[in-house]
Amino acid sequence: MLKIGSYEFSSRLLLGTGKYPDFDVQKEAVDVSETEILTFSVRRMNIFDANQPNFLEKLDVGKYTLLPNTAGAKTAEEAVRIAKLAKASGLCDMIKVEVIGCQKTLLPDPLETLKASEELLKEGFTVLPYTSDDVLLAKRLEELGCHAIMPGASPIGSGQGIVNPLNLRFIIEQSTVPVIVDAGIGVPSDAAMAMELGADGVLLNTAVSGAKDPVKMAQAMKLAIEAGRLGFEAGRIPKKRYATASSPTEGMSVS
Ligand SMILES: CC(=O)[C@@H](O)[C@H](O)COP(=O)(O)O
Repeated sequence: MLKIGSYEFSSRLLLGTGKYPDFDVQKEAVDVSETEILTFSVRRMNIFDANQPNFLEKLDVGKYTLLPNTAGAKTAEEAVRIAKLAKASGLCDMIKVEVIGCQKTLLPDPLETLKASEELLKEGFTVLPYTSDDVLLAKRLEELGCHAIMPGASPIGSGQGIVNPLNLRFIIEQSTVPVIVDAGIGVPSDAAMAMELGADGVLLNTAVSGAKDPVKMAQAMKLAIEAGRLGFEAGRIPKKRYATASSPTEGMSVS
């Protein structure tokens, strides 16, 4: 079970809803992924005009927990405003805090992320900040009371996978709230690796929506996350410098 604040989930895959070739593919990919949490950018939501297209229109949104995100915000103030708008629209009280500090790398602004998270916690939101893999920043966010920490594997949409597994391991080790690896996942083995490191979940979008076959990739990601989690729970063997035989001969009368 993945527990985030007062929410509980069986699936450990959090899926983005943007950039699919069309809404039918989006629906099929979401279905086969068996995700229970869908994230989307509030600024892309058509909250005010019912005649405008709705990019979640094919999805049975009632089946999912919605995780609106504050994409587009460059300051804490903007992120807080977007989050309040999402809440006022009856979306969900969970919010992914995303405050981008650099348009080229799309890396999060640490100070504004901290500020926005603090403010939204005071307002009673369930707060999931997207952060860099900075270990001490992750600690500060946890100390503030954030309900999960979401360090990036690598820049959003880059598909580079986990560039700093050591930092992720440190964040996971120190954290008493769920750690969800968010952004930069390229292939299923990246997602499996995040889970093998001990992450509680993975949030991804581009690797699925941009795949040649998004539906197959969604299924592959689901299986990879499940396999990675099982592997983590099973406990890996220690790494050794030299070989040890798989069929030991000690105590046997063979030479
Ligand atoms: C959808 C969303 O929230 C993205 O901003 C997220 O960080 C996923 O990144 P990838 O597209 O790299 O998986």
